[in-house]
Amino acid sequence: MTGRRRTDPPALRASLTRYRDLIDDWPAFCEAIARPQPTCLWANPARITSGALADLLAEEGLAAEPLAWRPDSLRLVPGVRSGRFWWYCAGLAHAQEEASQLPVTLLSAAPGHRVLDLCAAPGGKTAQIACALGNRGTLVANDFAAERIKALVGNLDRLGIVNTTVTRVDGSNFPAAAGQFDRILVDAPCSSEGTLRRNPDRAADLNVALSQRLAARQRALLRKAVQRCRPGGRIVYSTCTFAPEENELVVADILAEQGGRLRLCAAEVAGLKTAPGVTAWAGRALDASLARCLRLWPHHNDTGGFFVAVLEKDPTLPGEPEPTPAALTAEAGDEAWVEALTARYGLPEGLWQELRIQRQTRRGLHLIAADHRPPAAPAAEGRGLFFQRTNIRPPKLTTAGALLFGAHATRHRLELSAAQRDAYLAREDLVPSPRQVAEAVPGQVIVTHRGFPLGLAIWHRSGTLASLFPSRWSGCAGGGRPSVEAEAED
Ligand SMILES: C[S@@+](CC[C@H](N)C(=O)[O-])C[C@H]1O[C@@H](n2cnc3c(N)ncnc32)[C@H](O)[C@@H]1O
Repeated sequence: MTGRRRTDPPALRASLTRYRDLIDDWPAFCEAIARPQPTCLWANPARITSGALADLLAEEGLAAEPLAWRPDSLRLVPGVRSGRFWWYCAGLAHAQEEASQLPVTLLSAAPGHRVLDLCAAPGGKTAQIACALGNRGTLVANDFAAERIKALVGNLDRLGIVNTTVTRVDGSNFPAAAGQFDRILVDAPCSSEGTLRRNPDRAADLNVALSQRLAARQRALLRKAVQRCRPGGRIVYSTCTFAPEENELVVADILAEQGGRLRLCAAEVAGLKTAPGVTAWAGRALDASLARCLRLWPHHNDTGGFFVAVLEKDPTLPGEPEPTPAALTAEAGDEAWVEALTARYGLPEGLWQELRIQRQTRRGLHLIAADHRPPAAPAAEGRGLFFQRTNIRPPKLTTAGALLFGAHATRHRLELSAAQRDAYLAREDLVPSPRQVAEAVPGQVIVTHRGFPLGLAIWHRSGTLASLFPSRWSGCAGGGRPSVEAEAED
């Protein structure tokens, strides 16, 4: 259980009573929002299957059930702090609330699509989209909050995402120079009522005026998404709130503005109990088609609350010309780094085939999917994955680079015991076994646990093995020791 104070159930109910007539079973709803929510994870398809992940979790005493509607995702008991487990640090999984996994499912992004995630941080849905694209092609992840972008980049690095360019602009002004996209996700900033099971103290901040203020920003973001969507393309608008002011009313306003150029599609997910969008609210009657929106009430599937609208742009409209692509130039000599890495770690040559390297900062090199074609504007905060520090002596793979390549390494690779793994993630010196000492070669080494890379360590000539696990590695700073005591992560 969490140590956090929980708003008492009557106060929680009171903050939501205005929705009473929208909900089929008010007592069941009230009971659901007052209890902690199951933890949910998805397996990183580039690294492990959900079945193998479930087996790994079971060995650590964590029972995990696949979701009926999304078998690559697993449901665990409430309160699992996934970020403190080694398999999370190794990028085998990402913790994402079950309801939060819906928008990307309905976006139907597929390899070949050019995709924009307009409000992307901290990146759970960006990573889901990147995986749906097979970690290839072009995904632009935008957000305007610098701190949240750091968390986004941390998540993408941990999961090994190389097909994403990150931008930081006001999404409601996302520039036309970026061109049009086949899929756009608008996971809008909202009053977050659907997360009350995880953040019950938010109840005190909720009111209609807040929803109305947010609705203006939400309309502006969705309006811009419509402009940036290719004819025939799809936009998913989602929020984690119940307020119709932020949901159906926003969608209805944008549909009315577009006058037939935009179509609301039925949002359906097999295996999940959902409710239709509302068609009347606060004295305003909406078009009956608004029922095609999807509402997820917490008591129906024991999740948080969510709203999703799926919109398609008229395919007969004229499209815009292709945007000017960003110039992704590699610096002369950078190939030598790749050769050196390949030689040191005994990596297969073919590993680099669908990737290209690029120097974006003086610190080192990024890896990008070879077919990634980001636009020149808006300016990128970063593209792909920062894999090699070159401005230090000796140069070194980053942790993200070690996670990406480590499984293919045939040299300078060291398997750690469970105790060594925990020390490594806690950034303590490791106690090597006599066999490890006998085989040690001084210098950097990729460390693994059960064959899964964790990062880099260094063998000193004295025979000691030091952890190079970074202190600010997103979500993993707590070390590798299991903990089931607090709320799940986003
Ligand atoms: C619901 S959160 C997005 C969560 C994210 N999609 C995920 O799955 O991790 C909304 C995000 O919108 C961002 N945001 C708010 N207003 C924005 C704007 N005008 N332009 C771009 N991003 C904005 C916030 O910083 C926040 O990160």
